[in-house]
Parts: sequence; structure tokens; C-alpha cells
Amino acid sequence: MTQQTPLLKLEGISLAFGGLQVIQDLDIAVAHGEICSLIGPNGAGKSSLLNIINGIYQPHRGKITLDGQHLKSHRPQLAAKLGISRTFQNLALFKKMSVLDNVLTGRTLKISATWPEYLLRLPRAKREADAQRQSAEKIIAFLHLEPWRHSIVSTLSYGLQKRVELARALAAEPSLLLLDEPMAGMNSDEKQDMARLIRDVNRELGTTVVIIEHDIGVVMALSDHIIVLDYGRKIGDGTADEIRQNPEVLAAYLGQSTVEKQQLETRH
Ligand SMILES: Nc1ncnc2c1ncn2[C@@H]1O[C@H](COP(=O)(O)OP(=O)(O)OP(=O)(O)O)[C@@H](O)[C@H]1O
Repeated sequence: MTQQTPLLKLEGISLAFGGLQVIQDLDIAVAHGEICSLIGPNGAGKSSLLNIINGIYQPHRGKITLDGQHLKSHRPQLAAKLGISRTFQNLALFKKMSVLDNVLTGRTLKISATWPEYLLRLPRAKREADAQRQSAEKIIAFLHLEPWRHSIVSTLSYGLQKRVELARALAAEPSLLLLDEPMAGMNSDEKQDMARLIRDVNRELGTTVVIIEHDIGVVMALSDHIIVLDYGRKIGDGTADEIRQNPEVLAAYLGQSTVEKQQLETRH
């Protein structure tokens, strides 16, 4: 596929729960190598959309294409195999395990030696275990987590735990990384650190990122492309400047806090 082919394309996607229409006839395209933010008021359907992209929810209508390949029956296992990795709104780590062991769990799909080979410590399993560990250590270094690599996750600050979650998602070497509010609950310094790391991941590893974030200042500074949802409909799609001038987007944010709306209008 050429670089002009979007990495991810959704066409005519609709999802409902009972009578509640959560996503309505949505078309979006995410280009290779971009940071694309999904924003919108609470309940707009942002997390549901990530759940569709990584196969947790099956849309009732519509077509999903990844790098030109139509995904007819999309499931989380397939998404992982195709290089889609994600983090969740609430931390989903093995809290009693070390940072290194948590990151290693992100490499499960990269294991090819069998359990008997591991149990018998056969050479192929040993070589593979060494390689897995080296890859995990590389990600830990990339995200500046070395001082805590042997720390038990539950002893770390919330900001560091979110970083471990990012490390675990990256350990799978995804081409598409889905981040569901990676900065929620962080203080301003932690948010800045996380934003910098996401930019480094995007630029240095070449990972395409789709991120849900409520902090409009961070979104405006970080995104190449912004998609705005409201009641499951797309009401904005463009660069930060285009979104800032979109009357429908501004109107949707009128119901939000004044601070959020001002940030949307004034951030550069
Ligand atoms: N599994 C489900 N069953 C029923 N309703 C659901 C389910 N998942 C999501 N919803 C509903 O779909 C709507 C959209 O929810 P979603 O979490 O996708 O919104 P969101 O934009 O991510 O919101 P927030 O910013 O508050 O996280 C909400 O009304 C929610 O209650």
C-alpha cells in the first residue's frame, strides 16, 4: 500500500446499544504516521469508537479498513495481530508484578517457542526469552523507566503507572497505538511529560497514534489531525486551526466548562 492509503479507514460505521445510537454513520480516515485526537463532550462515543477500532465492539453497519485491508470480522485478537495496541481509561496493569514483567506481558504475541520448550529450557526458548527481555528493556529505556524496572507497579505514582501502561502497549511494536485518556488524573508536569513521550513515540518509532484526550490545550499542541464527535456524529475533522474555527464544534463545547471552550478558541 502507498503512504497515501490511510492506515485506518472507517466508512459508514454505526453502533447502537438497545435504543441508544452511540455512533452514527461515521466516516473517518487516519493517515500513516499522524497523531490523531478524538475529542468531544462526555458520552460523545469516543471510547466506543476505540472499542470498534480494536475489535471489542462490533459495529452494526459499516466497513473498517486497515492499511487497505478490509477487516470483515474484527476481534481484539486479530487487531493485536495486525499491529493495533491500546491503553485503557482506567489503569489495567498487573499491580503486584514488576515494571519489567508488565512490559513483557505486552510481548505475548511475539512468542513462538512452545511451553514445553520453555519448561525444558531448550535453546530456542532461552534465546527467545533473552530477545524478549532485550526488547522490553529497550522500551523501558525509551520511556525513561529504567530506575523503576524492578519496582512493583503498585508502589509507583499514578503518572508512572500510566507510563508503564504505555510501555506495555508499545512492547507489542504496534503500527497503530490507541490511547484512551492517557493523561487523565495527572498533574500538569506529568501531562507535559506524557505529551512529550507520545510525541517521541510518534516521531522516533513512527507509530501512528489515535488519542482520546479532554485537555484541549494538550490536544491542540499535540495533534496533526483532530476529529470531533458529538452524540456519535462527526461534527469536525481537520487541523487544530480548522477545528478552532468550526462553529458546530464551538457550539458543542458551549455546554462544557467555560475554561474548556476558551482553550479551544485561543490555544495556538
Ligand atoms: N457497553 C455498553 N452498553 C451500553 N451503553 C454503552 C456501552 N458502552 C458505551 N455506552 C454508552 O454509549 C455512550 C457513549 O459512551 P462512550 O464511553 O463511548 O463516550 P465517551 O465519549 O468516551 O465519553 P467520556 O468522555 O465520558 O469517556 C454513552 O451514553 C454510554 O453510556
